[in-house]
Amino acid sequence: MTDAPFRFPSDEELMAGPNALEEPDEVAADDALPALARAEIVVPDFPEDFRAGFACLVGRPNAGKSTLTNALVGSKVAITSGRPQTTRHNVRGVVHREDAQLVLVDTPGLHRPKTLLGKRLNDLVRETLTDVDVVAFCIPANEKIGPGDRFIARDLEQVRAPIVAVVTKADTVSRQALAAQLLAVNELGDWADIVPVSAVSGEQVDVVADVLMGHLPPSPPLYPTGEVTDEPQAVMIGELVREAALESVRDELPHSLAVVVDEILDPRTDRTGSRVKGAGERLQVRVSLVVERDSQKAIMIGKGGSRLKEIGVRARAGIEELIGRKVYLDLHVRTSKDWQSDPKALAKLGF
Ligand SMILES: Nc1nc2c(ncn2[C@@H]2O[C@H](COP(=O)(O)OP(=O)(O)OP(=O)(O)O)[C@@H](O)[C@H]2O)c(=O)[nH]1
Repeated sequence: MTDAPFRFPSDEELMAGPNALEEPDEVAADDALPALARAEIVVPDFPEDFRAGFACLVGRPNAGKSTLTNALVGSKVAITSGRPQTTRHNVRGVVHREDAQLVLVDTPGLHRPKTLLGKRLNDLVRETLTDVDVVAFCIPANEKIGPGDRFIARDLEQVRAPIVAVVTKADTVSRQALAAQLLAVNELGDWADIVPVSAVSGEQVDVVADVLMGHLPPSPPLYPTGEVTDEPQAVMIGELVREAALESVRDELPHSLAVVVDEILDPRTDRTGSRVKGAGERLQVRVSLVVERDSQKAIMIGKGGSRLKEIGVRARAGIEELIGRKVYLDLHVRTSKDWQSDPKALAKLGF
């Protein structure tokens, strides 16, 4: 395997092959790039008793935090996958109500650190916990409370904010089993409330929002209405590529995948790049998938590049949906040995 960049096929190439993609409808140029950055806030009239503040979802890996965040916000902001520890960034979503605004901070999940990356993630979680107004501790209904949950429950004793225990994935168990889990959770700590929810069926999602909002302080709105996330665009794009990659290599690759967005260039405003590819002034996005070993690189690329092509097609669709315009996506797989334990490599990858 050489280190040469693997180029994702151009649109023309994709459109020509036997598995040609359908050309999506053109989107109006002015619809491009919704306000993802924290915009200047023009606060319209709001009720005197308006509440607003920050909530943080914690819980062990796979507890359903990202899925619940998405269900609460009603739009895809955090990535989800069947594998633990897929959320490496604090992804915020904002839940808007007439009388309240809840800013959600989704964390990577507290866990016992094994690697330097694990330790940094835990530090990040602790930092986040010190400045939120309410914490939602997610515990799945369909798994026995274990040492991981107890570890987090003990950590949460240090947190000043009220803690709401949220029993997730309620749809996966019987009413009886759910009642038993609620009792077990009650024994686990001193919670401000305990709420069962199913983010998949939507049952009780509103109740979770109401309960969390009930713990927010009186405050004017923190965000303009309608804005669902303030994650920088590059982070969102990186997450979409990582999600697409993980979906594709789910069983073959361990958690040794990092994604780096190398370049986002808009040919409409920036003509410096000579490498503008694809028709119709597509946003030029160049992303590296970083793995630890050459064998993993081969898996990622797949036979004749088939795997990478599949990842690219999926990621590109997500990115185009996110930003509302056409994208030329260049994916590149590279190896960075043992990046999870190397401080320099971690810093380079943004951890
Ligand atoms: N049936 C059911 N499955 C759920 C529900 N919520 C989450 N899941 C599934 O549980 C798995 C983990 O969900 P995530 O939301 O990614 O969990 P997480 O806590 O964010 O995981 P990390 O990013 O690893 O910390 C996914 O396969 C979800 O589809 C739910 O309410 N019902």
